[in-house]
This record gives sequence, structure tokens and C-alpha cells, in this order.
Amino acid sequence: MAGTDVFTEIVDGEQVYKYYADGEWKKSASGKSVSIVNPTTRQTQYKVQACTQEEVNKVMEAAKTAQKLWARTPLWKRAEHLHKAAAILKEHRAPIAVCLVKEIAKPAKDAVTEVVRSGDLVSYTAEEGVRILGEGKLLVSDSFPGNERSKYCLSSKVPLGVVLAIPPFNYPVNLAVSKIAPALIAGNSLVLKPPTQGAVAALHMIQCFHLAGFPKGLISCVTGKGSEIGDFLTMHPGVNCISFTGGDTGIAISKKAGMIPLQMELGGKDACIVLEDADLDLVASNIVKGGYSYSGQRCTAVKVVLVMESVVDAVVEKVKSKMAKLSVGSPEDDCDITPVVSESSANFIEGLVMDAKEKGATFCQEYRREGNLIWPLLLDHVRPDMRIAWEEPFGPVLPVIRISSVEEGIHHCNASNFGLQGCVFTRDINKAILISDAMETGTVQINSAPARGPDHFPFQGLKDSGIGSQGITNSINMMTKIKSTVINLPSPSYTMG
Ligand SMILES: NC(=O)C1=CN([C@@H]2O[C@H](COP(=O)(O)OP(=O)(O)OC[C@H]3O[C@@H](n4cnc5c(N)ncnc54)[C@H](OP(=O)(O)O)[C@@H]3O)[C@@H](O)[C@H]2O)C=CC1
Ligand SMILES: O=C(O)[C@H](O)COP(=O)(O)O
Repeated sequence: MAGTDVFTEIVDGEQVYKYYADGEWKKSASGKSVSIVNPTTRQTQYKVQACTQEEVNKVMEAAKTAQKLWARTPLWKRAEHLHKAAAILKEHRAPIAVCLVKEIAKPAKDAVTEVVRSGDLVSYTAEEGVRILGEGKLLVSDSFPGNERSKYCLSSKVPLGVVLAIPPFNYPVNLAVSKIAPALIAGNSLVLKPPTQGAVAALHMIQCFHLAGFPKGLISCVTGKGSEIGDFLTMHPGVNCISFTGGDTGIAISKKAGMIPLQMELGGKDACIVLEDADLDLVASNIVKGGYSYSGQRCTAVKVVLVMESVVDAVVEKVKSKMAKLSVGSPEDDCDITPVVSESSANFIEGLVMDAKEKGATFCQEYRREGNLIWPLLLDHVRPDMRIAWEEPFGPVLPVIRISSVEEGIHHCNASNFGLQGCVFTRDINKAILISDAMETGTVQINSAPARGPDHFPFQGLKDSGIGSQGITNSINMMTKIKSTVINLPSPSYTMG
């Protein structure tokens, strides 16, 4: 079955990708499409349907109906469906990876890894769901003052209803399934609004779920520009939960959404604090991996390096020599550094670089840009008055700030409006723990660059970096609510065992 044949039904005769509703692939009545520009060629690569509000209404209605039946489907059967989808997804990793290469310029090998990781995430979620959703709680009343043992409270986790999933461009498959799988195992239905860049990879992934035989209407995927249908979706009365990953848009959504659970994973400015006693080779390899993988377009990328004065020259030299080995070019050639997602993104990154230059930062390499391709750049002597000290470039440019005390590094980290992850490099575990406790971020990595994975670890941001916590177990729990039934006995009963 592996190959592209199974995907022929998802595209129409004019090569516009269809949207997915009621278990079928459909053309939008709008007659309009949205173009997806290949970041490398800067030409239109694909087109997707611009769905209408009426189509969104129908999807929500179908999702509501399908969810009622799905919630009555035994947990082990829900898990079986997910395992099947995971296997199909992994089987078709090659054509899906091609879409990631063309739509978001993800290096070829990383594109395959994203799909395989997604399959693993779906399987793990199915297994975790079977365990944690199979357990409930029994409380007895006599532990609270004034009560006898006459009430037994049975509580369990039940679905929320319709979950709306909105992932960002940089992991359009993985950050979609990290929402889809927990929603489904917990008995919810799911409406996906994929990012425009990455929508075609996401539609291929949805076809894998279709092939796994989920009931009609349970999963839907509506396409269109977020700026056009986003508000209609996020404020739709049929939505019972929103799981969003992306930038500041998430803050706006949080303000507009109704009284429903929200899971928001937003931007970051992950700091890397380097102490005098750190293993500097380990530091350098983690700065390069953390700062420049996928051209810095990861929320968990290292986005500011804070190094003690005594070791900063050595760190900069080691990072420079490793950076010189990074290949720069096309994602098809599996280069380390590939074009950033759009021209506007490249312009924004360039703006940060030029601001730093004007204010006196030193460039460790020559600044070079061709189209959306920006060569990796390390900026030394960055100071707090420069935009790049605080803003998230989402590109292959990384500032180094020289610090004279650990406190200065912690202060810079905590003065950020973001609080996603951070990392500290030292051989002294006691200092590392103290620094981790002092850093106001959702996660601190000791002696390694920030990262979301493994995908079952909790993943959360403080401040403008988000609301709630992701990671497989936390996402399953977040997409449920507690339902209690209390048995009231006519008289207290104490068991003697
Ligand atoms: N903390 C985390 O886990 C992660 C955070 N990010 C952050 O995301 C940003 C980059 O990703 P990017 O995709 O550009 O982020 P955006 O916030 O621009 O877009 C994210 C998603 O929101 C959609 N969207 C846009 N406008 C609206 C709206 N009004 N209502 C509802 N949805 C809307 C987009 O659709 P469309 O594409 O059609 O506009 C896309 O699917 C960075 O700031 C990065 O740090 C990225 C990955 C992980
Ligand atoms: O979108 C992102 O950038 C991710 O959530 C980070 O994932 P990673 O650390 O696995 O790259």
C-alpha cells in the first residue's frame, strides 16, 4: 500500500487539495483556494481549499454527533484505531516527508523523522490512554471533618466533546497528532485547522487516519487562512476545547475564546546559561544543535546564550568552528540550514540582525542572505538594548550576551516575557538545581539544549509562552473532565476488612 496512490483522492482535477469532512474529501463551495509558497523556490507549490463559514458549521455539527457515539466506543477499540493510524502513517512517511520538504523547507531526513515520531506518538498515546483512562478514583466521606463514612464518591475522566486543534507551520504533522491522538483516545471528536504552510502534509496525515477507519465526522480538517477563518473557528459555539501551538495569535485566541479549556503552547526565548566549570565542547555542540537545527525555527531553539566572561571567548571560538561545518542550501539536499518559511519571516530576522549591528553587536560570520535562505550567524557582544536580546527570531541567528555573574544570567532569563524552556551548563549539580529553581521557565535542561521530546515528558510554558501543559499524559488529562457519582448509604458503614 505504501506510495502515493492512496493519496490521489485528496486532490482535485485542478490540483487543489480537498478538505476533509464527514469521512469524505470535498471541494469547498467557496470556489477559492489558498496558495502555499515553497520557501526554497518562492513559487506556488500547492493549493488548498478556502473553506467557508457554512462548511465550518457543518463540520462542527458532524463532530458533535460523531462524538456521542465515539464516547460509547470501548477504550480498547479507540486504541486499536489509533494503533492502525500510527502504522499507516509510518508506512507512508516518504510521501508525507516530501510535502514537508516542499512546504516548509524541512531538511529531508528531519522530515522523515517528524512523520515517524508522529506515528510513535500516536501509538504511545493509545497505550497511555488505555492505562490512565481505565483508572478512576474512590473517595470515602469520613476523612473530611463532620462526616461519617456514609458517602462513596466514584470519579472518572470523561470526554469534553469537540476539540479544535491548531498547530503551527514548523511541525504541521507532529504538533497536529500531539493534539489529535489525545483527543480521540479520550473520547472526543477532533476538528483540525492546519497551518497554511504545512497544510498539505497535514492533509496527507489525515488521509492516514481516514484509512484507519475512524467513524465519519469524528475527524475533520478544514483549510483556509488563519486570519480569515481562525476567529470563526475559535469562537464557534460548537467547540469545547482548543489546543493551539503557535505565536502571539494564541494570546489573542485566549482572550476571545469562551469558557472552555485551553491548551496554549506559544513562543519562547530559551536561554542557555554557561558557567565557568562547564564542559565547553558539550556546550558548543548543544548551542549549535539547539540554536540552528531546522534553521532555528523551533519554539525550543536556544535563542539567547548567556556566558560567564571567563569562558566566553573559548565558547564563541568552539561554536564558530562547529558552525563552519553546517551545510547551507536546499532541504532536498538535506542541508542543515535551509530557507526560512517565508519572505516576511526572513525580513523580520534581517531586521533584528540590522538593529543589533547598528547598536554595536559583533558578527562572528559575514551576514548573508539569498531569498529566504539566511546563513547561520552568531552575534557576540549583544546587549540588553538590542531587540535580538529579547525577541524571538525564529531563524538561524543567535545572540551571545557576556555575563559577569550567574545572577545576571538568571535576571536576563526572568526579565523575558517568555518562559518556555532554558538550559544551564555546569559540572556542579548543586548549582544546576539552584539555577533551575531560579529560572522562571516551564522546563530547565541541565547540560543539554532545550527540547520538547521525548513526547511523553511534560511540556509547558510560563508567562507569554503558554497555558497548561502538553506531553502525552498531560494532553490526555487536559482533554477530559472529571465526572463523579456519589453513593449515599442510609447509614455509615465501616469495613473490618
Ligand atoms: N511553544 C510551542 O510549542 C511552539 C511555539 N511556536 C511558536 O509559533 C510561532 C511560529 O509558528 P507560526 O505557525 O508562524 O505561528 P502562528 O501563530 O502565526 O500560526 C499558528 C497557527 O495559527 C493559525 N492562525 C493564524 N491566525 C489565526 C487566528 N486568528 N485564529 C486561529 N488560528 C489562527 C495559523 O494558520 P495560518 O498558517 O493559516 O495563518 C497556524 O495554523 C513562533 O512564535 C513559535 O515560537 C511554534 C512551535 C511550537
Ligand atoms: O514546535 C516546536 O518547536 C516544538 O514543540 C519543539 O519540538 P522539539 O524540541 O522536539 O524540536
